[in-house]
Amino acid sequence: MASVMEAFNASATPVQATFEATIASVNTGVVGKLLENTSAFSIFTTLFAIAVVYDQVSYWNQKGNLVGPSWKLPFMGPFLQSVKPSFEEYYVKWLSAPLSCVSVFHKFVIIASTRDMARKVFNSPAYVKPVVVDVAKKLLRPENWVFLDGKAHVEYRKGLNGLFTRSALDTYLPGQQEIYREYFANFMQESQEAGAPKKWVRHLRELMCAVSCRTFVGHYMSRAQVKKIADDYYLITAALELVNFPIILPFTKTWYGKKASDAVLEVFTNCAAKAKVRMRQKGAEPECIMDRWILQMMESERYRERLASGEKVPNEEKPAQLLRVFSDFEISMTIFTFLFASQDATSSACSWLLQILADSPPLLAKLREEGNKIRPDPKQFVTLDMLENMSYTRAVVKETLRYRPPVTMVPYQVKKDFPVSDTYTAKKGSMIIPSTWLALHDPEAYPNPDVFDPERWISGNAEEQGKNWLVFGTGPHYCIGQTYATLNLMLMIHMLSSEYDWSHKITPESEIIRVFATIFPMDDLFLQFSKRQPVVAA
Ligand code: HEM
Repeated sequence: MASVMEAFNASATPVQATFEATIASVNTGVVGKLLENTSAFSIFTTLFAIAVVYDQVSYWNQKGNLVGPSWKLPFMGPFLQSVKPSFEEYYVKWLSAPLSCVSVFHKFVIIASTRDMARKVFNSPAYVKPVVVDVAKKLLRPENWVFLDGKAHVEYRKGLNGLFTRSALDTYLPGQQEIYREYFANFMQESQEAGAPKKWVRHLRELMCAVSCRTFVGHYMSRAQVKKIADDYYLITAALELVNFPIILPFTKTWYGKKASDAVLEVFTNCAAKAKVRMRQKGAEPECIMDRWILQMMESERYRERLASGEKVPNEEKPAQLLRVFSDFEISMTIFTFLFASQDATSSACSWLLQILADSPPLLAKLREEGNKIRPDPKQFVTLDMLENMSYTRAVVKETLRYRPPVTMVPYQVKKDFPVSDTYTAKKGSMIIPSTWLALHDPEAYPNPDVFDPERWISGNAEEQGKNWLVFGTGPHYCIGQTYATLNLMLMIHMLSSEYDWSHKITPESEIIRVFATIFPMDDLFLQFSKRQPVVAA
C-alpha cells in the first residue's frame, strides 16, 4: 500500500515506471499475498460490508439526538414502505417529536412537525431553500424561477405580484365562470347517465385543471389540449411523490412524468407566442394571467423606449414593476409552476369541500342562504364584490383548508449547516420538511380541532391565529396564489350550490386520508349530481 501512495506522490516518476513499480509491489507485497487467496466474491462482499457500515455510521452521525429509527435498512432505508405512504404513518411521525428523521437512499430527511419548528424552517431562507423533490428540477427545468434563491428569487417574484392583485383577479372571473357552468352541466348529465353515485375525484381534478388553464392561458389552448393535460397530470404528480426512485429510467413513474411535463411546457410555449401576437393588437384586453404578464412586459418596454428617446416621463407613468421581456419558453416555465403548485392542492380542497358539505346539510343550507341573498339569480354574473361579501362561504372554505390542509409537507433543502434547535444542527445537503398538520390542528389555536366548524372563523377567534395558519406556508416562499385559490374555491362552491344538488355515498373509506402529493378521501369520493329545485319564496 505504501508503495502505491509513494507512486502517487512522486510527481517526477514517469507514469509507465510508476505503474510497473506499483504492480510489482502489489504482486510481491502483503496485498498481493492477500489477493492470491481471495476470490472476486469475497472482495465484493467485503466492499459491500464496508459500504453498509459506512451508510449506517453516516446515518447515526446525521441523526444525532433526533427521534427516528436507530437502524437503517442498508442504502434504501424505508423506501419500499414509502412507495405507498399512509397518512397514519406520517401522523405518528409528526407526533413522535418536534424534530424527527428518516433516511431514504442517500437522502437524510428531517421532519419539523410542530408549529414553531415548521415556522422556523419556513422563515430561515439563509439556511434552507425549497427543493420540492429531486426530480422536480428535471420536470420543471433547473433554470425555473421557483428554484431561485435569495435576492434573485425575491426580485423575480416581485414581477409576478401584479398577476394576483384584486384588479387582476377580477379579469379572470368571466373565464372561470364559463368553465364552471360547462363542467357542472356535464357533471349532471354524466350522473344522470350513471344513475348512481360514482367516484368523482378524477372529474374534480379535470375541473380544476380546466379552470386553472383558463385562468392562466385563457382561450389560447383548445379544449382537447386541456383534457389531455388534465388526463396526464396525475403522471406528473406520481413522478413527484415525496419518495421516488432518484434516476429517470425508461417506463418508470418519473419517465412518464417527464414526458407529460415536456408536453405541458410545449403547449404553454405555443400559448405564449399566441398571446404576444394578440396583446400587440390595438384594443386587446387581457383575459388571463399570461395576457396580463405580457401586457406588463409591453408597458415596461414602451417606458424604456420613451426614456431612450430622451423623453422626460412623469413618475406616475412609470409601470409599477419594470419587467424585461421574457421568452415564450420562460413564460411557459413560469405558468407551469402555477399549474404545478395549484393543480393537486385545489383538487384536494375541492374534493373535501364537496364531501364535507354533502355530509353536513345544515352547513350547506347556510352557505346557500348567504349565496341566495347576495346573488338571488343563479344566472347572474358573479362579481368580485359579491364574493368578498360572502363571509360564511369564505369561512367554509377556510375551515376546509384548516381541517384537511391540502399541503401537509413542504420539502426544503439545507444549504448550510442549520442550527434548527439548541441541541440539533441539520447538516448541509439534508432535506428538512416542515409539516402544516399539527399547527392547523392545534387545540390551543383551534378548540376541538377535529371538528369541522366554520363558525370559528366568524364568531370565534380563528382569524387571529395567524401563526398557526400554515395552509399556504409562510416566509419568502409563501403561496403567491393564496388569495386567488381561496376566491376560486369560494366561486366554485357558490356556483355549484346555487344551481345543483349533490349527494355523497359514505363508505368506510370516506374519512380515511389517502396521500397522493396532497390528500384525498381514500374511496375517491362517490358523488351524484342533480339539478337543484328552484327555491320557492315563502
Ligand atoms: C388550496 C390551494 C393551494 C394551497 C393549499 C397552496 C399551498 C402552498 C404552499 C404550502 C406553498 C409553499 C409555501 C412555502 O414554502 O412557504 C405554496 C407555494 C406556492 N404556490 Fe400555492 N397553494 C395553493 C394554490 C396555489 C395556486 C392557485 C397558485 C398559482 C396560481 C399557487 C402558486 C404557488 C407558487 C408559485 C408557490 C411557490 C412560491 C415561491 O416559491 O415563491 N398556489 N403553495
